[in-house]
Amino acid sequence: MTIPVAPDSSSEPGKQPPLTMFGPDFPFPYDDYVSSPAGLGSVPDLALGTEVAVIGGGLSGMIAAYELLKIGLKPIVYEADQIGGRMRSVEFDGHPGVVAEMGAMRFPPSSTTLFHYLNELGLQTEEFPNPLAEVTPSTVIDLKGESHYAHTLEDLPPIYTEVAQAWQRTLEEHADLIPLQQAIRDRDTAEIKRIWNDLVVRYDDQTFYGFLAASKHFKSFHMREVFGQVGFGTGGWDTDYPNSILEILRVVITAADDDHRGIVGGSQQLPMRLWNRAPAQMAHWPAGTTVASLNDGKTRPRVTELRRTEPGNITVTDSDGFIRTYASAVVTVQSWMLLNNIRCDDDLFPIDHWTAIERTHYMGSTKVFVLVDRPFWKDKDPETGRDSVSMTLTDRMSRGTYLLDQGEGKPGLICLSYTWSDDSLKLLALDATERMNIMLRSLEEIYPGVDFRSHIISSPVTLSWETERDFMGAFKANLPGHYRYQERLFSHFVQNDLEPRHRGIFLAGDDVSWTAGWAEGAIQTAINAVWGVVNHLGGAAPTENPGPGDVFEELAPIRLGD
Ligand SMILES: Cc1cc2nc3c(=O)[nH]c(=O)nc-3n(C[C@H](O)[C@H](O)[C@H](O)COP(=O)(O)OP(=O)(O)OC[C@H]3O[C@@H](n4cnc5c(N)ncnc54)[C@H](O)[C@@H]3O)c2cc1C
Repeated sequence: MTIPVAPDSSSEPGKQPPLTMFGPDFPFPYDDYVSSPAGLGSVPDLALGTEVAVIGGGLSGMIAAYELLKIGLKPIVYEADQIGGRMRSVEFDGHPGVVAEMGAMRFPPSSTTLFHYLNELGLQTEEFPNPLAEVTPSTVIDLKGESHYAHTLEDLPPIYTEVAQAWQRTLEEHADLIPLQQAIRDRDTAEIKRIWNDLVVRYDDQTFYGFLAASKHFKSFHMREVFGQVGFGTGGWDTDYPNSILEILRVVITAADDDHRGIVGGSQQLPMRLWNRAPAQMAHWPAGTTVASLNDGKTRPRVTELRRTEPGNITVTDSDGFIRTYASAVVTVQSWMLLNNIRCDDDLFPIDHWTAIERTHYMGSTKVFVLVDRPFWKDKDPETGRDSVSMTLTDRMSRGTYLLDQGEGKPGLICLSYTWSDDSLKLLALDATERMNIMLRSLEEIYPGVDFRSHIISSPVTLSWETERDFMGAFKANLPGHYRYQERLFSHFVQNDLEPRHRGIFLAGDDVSWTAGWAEGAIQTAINAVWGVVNHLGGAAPTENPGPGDVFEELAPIRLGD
């Protein structure tokens, strides 16, 4: 449900600078940095062409590889599964062009660094049919056996508006929402840090649920239940209730849950294009060079071992038994991979970083898709004149059902169910058909006259990220008390204070990001890693375009004491 969050709702459109994912923990302008004609940096001539291991070919790895290529380095990409990682778009057999987004599927325009790359690589976006979004023909909220049909929030019973207002007031009164968003719009880093650092100190120990329950606006248990169901943007936020409230505040204040857009043709195209596309300008390499061409057209397989070797190198072994040694490496795999799938030297990271890696906490997530003969959901019920099926949020097993119109004369795509955490766990032991049947049962209860099964033309497609060997979770979600771990992992790219034996390896990706579960954060950490590699190899960012490490002291995330 797209509930307006002030000051968007109160400001005159066009008068205010936009809300972007600028900070708040580290308010560095990644969007400006990557779009500057001065480039991200350069390395000494002697270092040009140096091989850098990029471990993981998801979005973060591909951004890092693409930018290292531009700088004149040679990224060698290792990927255990497929390029794209959690930007995975799955085609249906016999229906080319229709893709089910198993991972990332909707992107807020406030992800301005992501949108820079989408533009650079020529990808189009379109409005995503979220609950109550303008592009969504209709929405049904089904709670405790009662269904409500709506186009806007006002069509729903008053309790939903009351919940929306309670959330707004809670944010304003307990999280300084309005001044903080204004400071983000204005890119007033001192003001952002003043407000946000205080929130970090106040709320690092607090869960999302605890934050709500402590607000007088949510004193009613029923209000908390309804809010958990419909959320503040995309629904189903009660599965986030045990997580740190800081995780939620970051999303809300940067409009990460607003005005989502999908990538036309599928999200996976972005990492694929980063792999295949020759940058217009690059140092050292001849025109037409791509990350793919530097890797002879294919990624190296799964990394099985990472070791330190003299003098200060990182030696990588892969599942083909191939051993290669690099002066620097960027590691974008999910943190748990470093504990189980990849044998690692203790010396790769300081002990406190290992603790942070061990403490990483993931949300699980399952999606179930089916292809139907046509977008029959737009058929009107002859009695009520309503759409026969709507985008649906429910407390039944399916939780969130999305209707993805592929256009007239084409099959329709239904994401029968998108679930997180416990709701995903409930499905883990079940196969695709069983999952589909459970979701259809939910929907048949909500829409008794609709024969869903008669429209299905393809076997269901499903994925649970927590059972995937190369992921073991959908995305990180910090628990209360995890801020210190997060601060350590994010800041790791600035290595001046590390012992030499710990330098040269850079963590990046969703796990290291402040906004896990959002592609923007995975990209921002890749940019940090690129800065780290360049610096490690004796290079620097241009003086007119300082990088994240150059301004680190000034903008660094607050460090909490014992
Ligand atoms: C269900 C789901 C929904 C999401 N929805 C959204 C959304 O709507 N909007 C949004 O902005 N973001 C969303 N995200 C988050 C977004 O997908 C991620 O932030 C982003 O894709 C992470 O990229 P990454 O490169 O950091 O990690 P990954 O994509 O996980 O890449 C890491 C890569 O490392 C590989 N790997 C693992 N082990 C090894 C090994 N031993 N050797 C070599 N390679 C290895 C993996 O195969 C993987 O390809 C979603 C994520 C999920 C799971």
